Amino acid sequence: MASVTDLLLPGTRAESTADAPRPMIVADNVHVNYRVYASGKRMTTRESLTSLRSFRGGRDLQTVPALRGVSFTATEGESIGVVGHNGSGKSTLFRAMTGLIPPSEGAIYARDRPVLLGVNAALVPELSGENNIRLGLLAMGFSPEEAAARVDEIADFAELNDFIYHPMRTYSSGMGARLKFAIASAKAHSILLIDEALAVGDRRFRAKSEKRINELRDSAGLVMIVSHSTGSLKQTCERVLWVHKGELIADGPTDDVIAEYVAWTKNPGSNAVGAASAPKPQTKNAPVAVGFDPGAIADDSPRTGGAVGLAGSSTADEPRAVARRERHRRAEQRTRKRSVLLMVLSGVAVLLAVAAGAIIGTLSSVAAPAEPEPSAPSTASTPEAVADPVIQSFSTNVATVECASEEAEAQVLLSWQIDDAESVAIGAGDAQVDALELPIAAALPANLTDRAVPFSCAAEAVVYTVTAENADGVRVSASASVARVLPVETEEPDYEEPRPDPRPSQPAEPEPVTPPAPEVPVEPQPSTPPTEPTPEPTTPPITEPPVFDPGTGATTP
Ligand SMILES: Nc1ncnc2c1ncn2[C@@H]1O[C@H](COP(=O)(O)OP(=O)(O)OP(=O)(O)O)[C@@H](O)[C@H]1O
Repeated sequence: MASVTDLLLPGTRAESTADAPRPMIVADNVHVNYRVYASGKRMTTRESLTSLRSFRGGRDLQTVPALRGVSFTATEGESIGVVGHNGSGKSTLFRAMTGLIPPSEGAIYARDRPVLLGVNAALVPELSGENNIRLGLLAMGFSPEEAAARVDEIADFAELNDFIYHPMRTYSSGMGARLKFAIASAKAHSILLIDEALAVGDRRFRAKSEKRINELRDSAGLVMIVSHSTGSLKQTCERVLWVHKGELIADGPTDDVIAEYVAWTKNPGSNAVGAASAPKPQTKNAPVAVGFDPGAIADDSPRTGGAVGLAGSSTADEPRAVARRERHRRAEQRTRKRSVLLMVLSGVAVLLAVAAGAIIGTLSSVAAPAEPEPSAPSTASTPEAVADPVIQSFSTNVATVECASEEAEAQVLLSWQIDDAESVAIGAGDAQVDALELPIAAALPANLTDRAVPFSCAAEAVVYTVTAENADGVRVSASASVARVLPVETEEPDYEEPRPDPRPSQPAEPEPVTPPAPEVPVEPQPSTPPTEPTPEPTTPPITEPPVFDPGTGATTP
């Protein structure tokens, strides 16, 4: 038992050198049996006592021989019609050729995978029409990108409008058939099997699908059509197979076989259902026995006559068949050339991409030194993080300095507490913010906490700045200001004879003593504006009152 799926024609490997028609599909004594549980047939009393069927409620497994030893060879360029009454086995033959049903006996050989329009579409009712299109195209060998690119076109052909987004189980049978046809006819096939059941939908859609079928047929290597319309078969086929009760009883030129078939249908017999029980029709076009030997084709031996036995080969040389054969071969050559070109282009593109990548990599490694990987730090070579320096306090011992004159020089004691510093510097200026830039005392030891610095009385105020720096070069600064106090210059007042004051003399109020300004620790501000020195309050001279001596009567000033 063999099926078409694993028995492609061996001749596909060897190119035919001659113009002789190549076999596209060979059916060699094909038998197909369906096994069904049947019930309802009345049993006799004896049967009901003895048969196992009675234990299964009257159901019995029965074998239906749908095909019985069908043999034929179809060649490149042919268009073959298949006729027969209802239930004769036409659809079963097509299903067997596509591999949907394995033959119980015999074998089917095919040069390419036969495609049955409309029936073999593996669609899922729960999916939307759109997703079924993708699925169907993928099953037919399209790449995901190709399938995505064709979805809209196929949906348009099916004319399902917004229903294309609905689950397929909600479609009417006509809508489903349209979708199946639109999917299956989206690709040109080498061996195309068309069931007349495809002629679905309204008149307009049927005309459209027939046009599409004609296009597909023109590009196919072999077309086989099942139809009850003898008129359309006469228009499209050069050869017709007549299947009767699972047997191939006629195989020959269209006009001859159809004439015999039509004559028989006019008087098929007395029984109903397509006269299935009528006697076997007599025909002059009995098929030639095939007796197919695959090795004969593999060895490229002559294909006409002999072991292969091309039934109906007389029709294969008709002008229409020859023209279609030529078209098919040219299409095959174009496809082959296109595949080779695609492969070459893909290879070149890959090589270019690799070369470009290598050049870019080389250039970038030359242009920029390799940076250390941030994700793989070396604990041995990376220094530990250094803490930023902190100035806890910075202050002066006085807020003001009493200067005898502007030329005088004095000293101020600066004190600080600094953590995490590697170097400390002291600077002085009107508005200094970074002592390391202009130090008066630089690179002081980190453990030093105070230092006497000069104070120039030439300035009204001096801003002292301390700056601390750590090993990473992080700097912080703080400042404190000291103001100058100069002696007050008083002018000599013109002396006037004081007049005696009749009032008793009052002792002068003692001058309040101003406590010295407390030392305020200076916040680490960038700069503090100098404060104006407060002038010392001047005390007027105290004049003694004249004293009267009563003994002498004189007054002593
Ligand atoms: N799935 C099945 N299970 C059991 N028997 C089947 C099955 N399909 C078909 N048959 C039987 O096989 C025989 C051939 O049927 P088939 O459908 O191939 O005939 P057909 O020529 O295509 O008929 P029609 O012209 O009505 O489509 C019939 O007797 C039918 O009852």
